[in-house]
Amino acid sequence: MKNTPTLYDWAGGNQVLEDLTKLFYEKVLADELLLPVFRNMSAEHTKHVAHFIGEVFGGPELYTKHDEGSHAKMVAHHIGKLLTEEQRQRWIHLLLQSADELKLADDPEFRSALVAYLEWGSRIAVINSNLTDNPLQQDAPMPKWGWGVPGGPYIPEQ
Ligand code: HEM
Repeated sequence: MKNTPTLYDWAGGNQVLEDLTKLFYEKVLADELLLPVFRNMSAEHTKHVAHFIGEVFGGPELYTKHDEGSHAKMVAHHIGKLLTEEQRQRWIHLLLQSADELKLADDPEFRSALVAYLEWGSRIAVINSNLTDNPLQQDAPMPKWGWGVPGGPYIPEQ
């Protein structure tokens, strides 16, 4: 596809991602399985996660420049949290439920890329949560995610 949009642009940009994480963490704080894990999160947490995902999806460097974050700093937040597989599955479920409620792009291609990224990132979060030391160097690059096998969004035949 010529001029394939980034996942960030196809999702609708930063405001859509901030709306998504805002609704998502409202659900998280109302969830008895996830509340104990997130009850002390910072006031900026929801925006930081939106900015992180946006940057991974090819958007502006809001997490690394605006929030002074990095991949290593993000990983550090998970170290020692002892997350369970049950919590990970609930986390994904609530995020996808939020995406549906906010009517995020729901073409098979976009949702395939979104789910693939969330599966990958959340499984790494659980692995890291069982470590006592951060496995990443401070200058480790941010992950970058793309469309995968479909190669771009759904475009109906003319
Ligand atoms: C793709 C998957 C994930 C991404 C991109 C992600 C991203 C992030 C980011 C950017 C932060 C730092 C926020 C800040 O700077 O304030 C963070 C913190 C955190 N994340 Fe994740 N995360 C993921 C998966 C998970 C999962 C599956 C869980 C739990 C089930 C989890 C639990 C936490 C916790 C407990 C914190 C620290 C909250 C606090 O400040 O008290 N994360 N995450």
